[in-house]
Amino acid sequence: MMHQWGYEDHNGPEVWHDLFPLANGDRQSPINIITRDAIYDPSLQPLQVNYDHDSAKVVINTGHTFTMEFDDGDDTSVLRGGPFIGSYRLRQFHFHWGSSDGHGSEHKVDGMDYAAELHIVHWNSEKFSSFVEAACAPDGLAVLGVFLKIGEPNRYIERITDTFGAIRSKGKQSPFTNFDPSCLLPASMDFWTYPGSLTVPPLLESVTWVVLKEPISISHEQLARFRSLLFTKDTAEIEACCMKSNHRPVQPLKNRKVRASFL
Ligand SMILES: CCCCCOc1ccc(S(N)(=O)=O)cc1
Ligand SMILES: [Zn+2]
Repeated sequence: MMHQWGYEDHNGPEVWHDLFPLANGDRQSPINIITRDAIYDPSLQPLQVNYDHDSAKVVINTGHTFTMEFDDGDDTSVLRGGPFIGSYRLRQFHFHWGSSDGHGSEHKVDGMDYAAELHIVHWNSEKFSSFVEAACAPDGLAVLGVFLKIGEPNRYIERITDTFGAIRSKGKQSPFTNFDPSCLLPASMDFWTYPGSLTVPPLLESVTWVVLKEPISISHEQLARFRSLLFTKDTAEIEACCMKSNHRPVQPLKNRKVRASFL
């Protein structure tokens, strides 16, 4: 039985079901988005993203990724529209990546991997009173997924990688203020949407996924810095290991349809 879940052979996605039976559930994420099977839905509204840079608070090395956390005490920073009824409050964003640039995204498009994937996490503040409560409900969470492809350096990601010196090892955190995550969104807000789950344990089936079609850029060097973070606390006796890869493989679509906001 695994001790603490992770991304290695002894504690990775292939054995998560030992401790987290939802791993074999009916609405697991990520998935491979087969574009010809996506159904154009004209009733989907345009996405409305209203974030306030003052909501940004702290960046944390969680030991599985690094997370930028926001003040979600009120509806200052929210996501509306798309498939959503009501407004979803911004909670945090984080990334997933691979051991090399050729793979690392969690969702795939027609079997194609991107180098990394950004997840901007929100919770339904009209129906629930906290993120944790919402995380247990089928319509509780909304995650905006953005693909990253290798190209020009991204000046906004530079602001994030500049904090890495202070959060090298698991549990470290550092102030991260004055940041509006809309700067990480591509020009087009065309998206696919489907009912899914958290892509890490506890794998709760509470996420309405909205995956943007257009990727943003990150440079090879910037992505290499992501892998320099450590999964472990920096104590001498534990051989500190680099955060090389933290993406879950795609899961069975089962009885789900993917809808597209565009023709
Ligand atoms: C009940 C506590 C859950 C804490 C973990 O929260 C998460 C975990 C994963 C994702 S992800 N990769 O699916 O965007 C979003 C939020
Ligand atoms: Zn994620």
